[in-house]
Amino acid sequence: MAVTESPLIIALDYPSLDAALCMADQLDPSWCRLKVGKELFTRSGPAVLEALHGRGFDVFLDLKFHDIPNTVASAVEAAAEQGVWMVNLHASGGRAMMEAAATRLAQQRLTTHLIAVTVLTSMQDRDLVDVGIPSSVSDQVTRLAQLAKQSGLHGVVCSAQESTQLASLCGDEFLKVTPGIRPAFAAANDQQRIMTPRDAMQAGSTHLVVGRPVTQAERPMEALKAIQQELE
Ligand SMILES: O=c1ccn([C@@H]2O[C@H](COP(=O)(O)O)[C@@H](O)[C@H]2O)c(=O)[nH]1
Repeated sequence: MAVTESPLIIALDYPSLDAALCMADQLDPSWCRLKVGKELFTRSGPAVLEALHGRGFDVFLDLKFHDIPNTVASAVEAAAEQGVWMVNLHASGGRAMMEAAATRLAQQRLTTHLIAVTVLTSMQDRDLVDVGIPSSVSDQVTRLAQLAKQSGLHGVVCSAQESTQLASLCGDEFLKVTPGIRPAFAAANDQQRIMTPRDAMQAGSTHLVVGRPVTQAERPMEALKAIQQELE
């Protein structure tokens, strides 16, 4: 059973286990889930997962796997065996890679949510041109989300700006996990495709990933409460 019904996922982007746990200890697992990304996991390893699970949090392991199908399937299985609530890969790794990962979880009867990153929220149309993709961000997100759904994934990481479009194409049940969430009081930082928490939920996002607006706020708990109040 889910620990929380809140759509909020707080990104613990920290350079050490101690710093991450210091923030986690200010938060409440009935209010939010937590996300562990590349920096924290590379520094702390699986110990961070154990520590956060021990504190009662659901954890999204955001390592964005992208490799040959067997390697990604094995990595996803390893994550799921450690009890994470959600794990992800890059949809641009293709159909065979996504199918292999989804099939492996099903074969092992692992219930971790498997989602695919479409186009990073730090990117705009011109960034796709730079990497040789002649589509708009919107078209590319749509293409990759549909491919992820056909491949048996539970949802995608996208910008909230694409949530309405994906809800109509992939359905309300298909997870739309959206970083680039910026309350009115917060700076955009390196995010390009942003939306406020309330607008993101109204657009059809199922989960909101929030990092710096909470973790770098002078009073993180107050920032989190302000976002929750906006959602209510
Ligand atoms: O497209 C993506 C995919 C992942 N992220 C991650 O989400 C958080 C956002 O943090 P903020 O501080 O709120 O910007 C961060 O961990 C990213 O790695 C993303 O932003 N966009």
